[in-house]
Amino acid sequence: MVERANKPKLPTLTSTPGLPPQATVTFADDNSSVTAELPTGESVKVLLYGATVISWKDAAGDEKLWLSEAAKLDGSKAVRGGIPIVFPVFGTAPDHPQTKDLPQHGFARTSRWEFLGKSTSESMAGRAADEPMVKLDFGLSSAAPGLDPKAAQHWPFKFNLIYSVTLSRESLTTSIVATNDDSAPFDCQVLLHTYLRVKDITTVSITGLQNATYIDKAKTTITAETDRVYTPSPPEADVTVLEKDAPRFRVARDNLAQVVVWNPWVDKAAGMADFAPKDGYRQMLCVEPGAVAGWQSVEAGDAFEGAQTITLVG
Ligand SMILES: O=P(O)(O)OC[C@H]1O[C@H](O)[C@H](O)[C@@H](O)[C@@H]1O
Repeated sequence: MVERANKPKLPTLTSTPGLPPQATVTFADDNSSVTAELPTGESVKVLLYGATVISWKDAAGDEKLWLSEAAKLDGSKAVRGGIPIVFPVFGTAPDHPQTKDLPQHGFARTSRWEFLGKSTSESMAGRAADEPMVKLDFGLSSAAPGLDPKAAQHWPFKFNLIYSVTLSRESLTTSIVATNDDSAPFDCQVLLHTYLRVKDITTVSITGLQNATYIDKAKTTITAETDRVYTPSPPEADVTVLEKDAPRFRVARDNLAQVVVWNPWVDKAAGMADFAPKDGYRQMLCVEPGAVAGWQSVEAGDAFEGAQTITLVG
């Protein structure tokens, strides 16, 4: 059951005697972000601007996502790092009448989302209280006050988005449901633009893309600017990111048929004002599950759903 937040600031939750302590959910003083922490120490922080996950830490406090030191977190620009949400267009689509005037990657990442509430292990069916987890739900609709004005201007459909961020001890799941509340169908693309933090990109390889349409090698290594849209086969094949041949992240996808692998490398990083430090490309790799080859046509009253689960391995 989702507990509704009716106050801007939630109190720290206390444990029930005899039960393990619950996750805590706290708001930043300025209500710009919400942080959830498991009793075992893992945490996730989500900026309401873009519903962008900007931090995911394990129990030891080690950060798993890359966030630029120059990222704008004040709502003036899409966040450079974390997990921005790409919707309803990936990149720009000058030849696609419905989305041709939208900014790069759409408007979900540049709108202020509403925090809808949280669920914890105790309230989730089938979850034992000794497997701590917490789910945060966020919403954005065509009627939302926080909607980027460019959305209403250039994409005049009635829609509703629900984005859920679920933290458990070993994994982070982010899932999106895009509902068409209009009387006409709309086309969309969806992508979860995940910036994974790595120690040294020169030791990173990726498996799970061997049979993808783009490339056919045992492993993919990153040695230059990389920006590829893969369509792995079978469609639900997991993608694993390794460091020094040791698996670090396993990325599972649900209904997101593509995986974009992106690293800007030296020159492109140098050209991005919000990318810092300039050699930060060595500590990041974007592995972005998405539905971005062609378009998802969503009928009136219907919805598109997609999700990723990133599991820490090794
Ligand atoms: O600079 P942004 O609009 O955040 O886009 C960052 C990157 O996103 C994706 O990974 C695309 O494949 C890249 O072509 C793009 O450069």
